[in-house]
Amino acid sequence: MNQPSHTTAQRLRASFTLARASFQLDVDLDLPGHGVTALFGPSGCGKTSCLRAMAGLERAGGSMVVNDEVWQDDARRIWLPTHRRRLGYVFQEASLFPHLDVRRNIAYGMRRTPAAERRVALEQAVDLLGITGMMDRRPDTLSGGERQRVAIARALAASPHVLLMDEPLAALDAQRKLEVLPYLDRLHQSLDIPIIYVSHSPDEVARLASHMVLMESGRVLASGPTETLMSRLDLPLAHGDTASALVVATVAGYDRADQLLTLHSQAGPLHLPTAREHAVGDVLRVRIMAREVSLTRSPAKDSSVLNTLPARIASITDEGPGQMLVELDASGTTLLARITRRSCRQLGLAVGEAIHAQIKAVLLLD
Ligand SMILES: Nc1ncnc2c1ncn2[C@@H]1O[C@H](COP(=O)(O)OP(=O)(O)OP(=O)(O)O)[C@@H](O)[C@H]1O
Repeated sequence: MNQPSHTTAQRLRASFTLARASFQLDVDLDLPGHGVTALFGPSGCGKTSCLRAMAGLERAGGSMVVNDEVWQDDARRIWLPTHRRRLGYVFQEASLFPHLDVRRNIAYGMRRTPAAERRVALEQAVDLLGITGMMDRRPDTLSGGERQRVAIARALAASPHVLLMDEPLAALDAQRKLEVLPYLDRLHQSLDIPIIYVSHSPDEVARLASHMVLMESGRVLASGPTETLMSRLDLPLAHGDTASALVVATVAGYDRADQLLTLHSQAGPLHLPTAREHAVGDVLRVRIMAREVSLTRSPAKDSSVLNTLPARIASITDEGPGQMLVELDASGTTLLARITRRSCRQLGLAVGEAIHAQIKAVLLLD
């Protein structure tokens, strides 16, 4: 599929204040007007409130500009009601019309959009979400994952200028999540519609979002490229069991006999087993969990670990019971390694030293 081209001018700007009895939303966002941006943070930090304010479902004070369309500007007394904002909104649970079949549910999404402004054909939405074979079925005969795919297709069929998604996978079990995720991947790869995606799952964010906004208590802690924020030690994502680094890499080759993919990254070559062949030159993102990285003074020649990268120790942090988090600079790429305090002492690790990172597992995000 072709990647859409973008101009740097495409931005999504939102500035909101909202006071509730025991909660204050105060955010100022300047986001890319393309790709997936995740709103991430703990329960109650204000992600949904922010999304609803963007949609005009919540009357927050401030402003909202999508590319060049002004949806809200209190200073100029502009406030478009939700039905005049060209947006699609996908809730945690699909809210489909139970008496209409899938075709009519999706067609309903198109009704409000004048024919001349339809950028997404019904067939395209249906195809992207893989629901061609379900068009005559009623929602109550579909699985949760299928219903959610129909809800996304319906939102897309209105040719929105922004797609707002509020934890669209939250109501699905792990298996259904895996079923829907590839469709979400395809969406932003083939449609030039910016997606704002609320989530509190680091796995989903790592997989889908190129940009992320980290929220805490109604405020923005940080906003920037996902790979930067994921491994920044002053932010919560770099800590805990899901601590990881995201690495952008290019496919260098695939060994069919061993089903092993070789990637080139700034940090060095990476090998990972996969059944799926990729074309040489394809750009992929991989995730390296801190718990899968161990450290060695000299690269072992008789180890089963395939990936060993030279790196320099950038910092060492105490990470709770008996554990240390070692931040590594691998030729400009940040990696994180979680090791025991004892190993850290026995190896005599110190900031600035050269070391080798042994990576047991590299997760392909596609
Ligand atoms: N309609 C409402 N009236 C009063 N308070 C509300 C309302 N909706 C949300 N809140 C409060 O506003 C704060 C932010 O809620 P919000 O739903 O935006 O958080 P969130 O980050 O989306 O949480 P979650 O991940 O649990 O969905 C919370 O303290 C919540 O209790």
